[in-house]
Amino acid sequence: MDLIHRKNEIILIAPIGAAADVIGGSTYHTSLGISLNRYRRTGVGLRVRRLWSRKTIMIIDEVSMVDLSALSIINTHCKIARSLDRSSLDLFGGLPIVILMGDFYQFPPVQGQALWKLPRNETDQDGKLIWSQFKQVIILHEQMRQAEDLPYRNLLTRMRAGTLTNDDMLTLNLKAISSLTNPHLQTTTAVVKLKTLRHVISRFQTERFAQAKHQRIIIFPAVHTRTRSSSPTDLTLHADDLLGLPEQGAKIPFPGLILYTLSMPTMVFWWKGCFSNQGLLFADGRGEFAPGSS
Ligand SMILES: Nc1ncnc2c1ncn2[C@@H]1O[C@H](COP(=O)(O)OP(=O)(O)OP(=O)(O)O)[C@@H](O)[C@H]1O
Repeated sequence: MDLIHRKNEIILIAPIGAAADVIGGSTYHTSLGISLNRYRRTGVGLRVRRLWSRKTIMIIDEVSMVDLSALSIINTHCKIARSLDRSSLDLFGGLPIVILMGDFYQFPPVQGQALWKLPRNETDQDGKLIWSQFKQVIILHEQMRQAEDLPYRNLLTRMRAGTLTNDDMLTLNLKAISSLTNPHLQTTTAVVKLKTLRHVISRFQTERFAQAKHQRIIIFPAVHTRTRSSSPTDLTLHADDLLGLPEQGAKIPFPGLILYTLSMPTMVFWWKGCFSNQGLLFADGRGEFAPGSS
């Protein structure tokens, strides 16, 4: 599209920020001015109308994470953004080309029904109707990412199909890590499923790093403003007590802690104008070294 000078006509969208970042696009919430509280009716602002005025191609990536209702809401907002009457039967505001990309073996929607599931309400139903209009399908069969590691590629293919063998299990178990203190793991990236484990590893690695450099660790307690807990959030802070509490993600009624030591390797996330330090060895974002003075 760049070669034919039509790059400005494409809009790249993904259901979550991390996926949008990979393709250099934005979430559908951002690009269409959709409220996170999806059922709250919001108009489409001037910024969104301007953004959409010259678009002719919409590409939505990681479509396995788009739920039925979301597809309906995207459709409605495209109509508004492109100044089409809401009752118009033209899909997505009459955009000539809409491409959905993704893999239904990967993550399902965070909430709501996946596109292939049964609708649960009227908005889902509308989403289902829209989904059924996508009739031209291209299925890619060749796995290119691990093309140079055939045994691994074959293992992943069996894993995807749910047909792992005992040998596969043995191979995977041989890769399991039993101790974080192993020196050759010091510079590796850890991918973990739960935030709680990430915090344990981050704290452990920060302490190890600080000890090796004979440095102090400075602890920043954060004010928890987004907790869903009904418990009070303005507890008096005692860093020693907080250090003894396990991290429990969004469920905690008390502030989280950020451990900092000079020059520690870290990942910095830029997110709508603010950043958060996710600690050592986190599996996403860009690698940096924490600045500051001793
Ligand atoms: N035809 C190809 N020839 C060589 N390498 C390719 C080809 N297609 C993709 N790749 C490589 O395979 C890797 C994965 O490609 P890509 O990110 O496009 O896949 P994807 O299916 O979108 O991945 P994901 O499932 O993470 O969204 C990339 O490193 C890419 O460069």
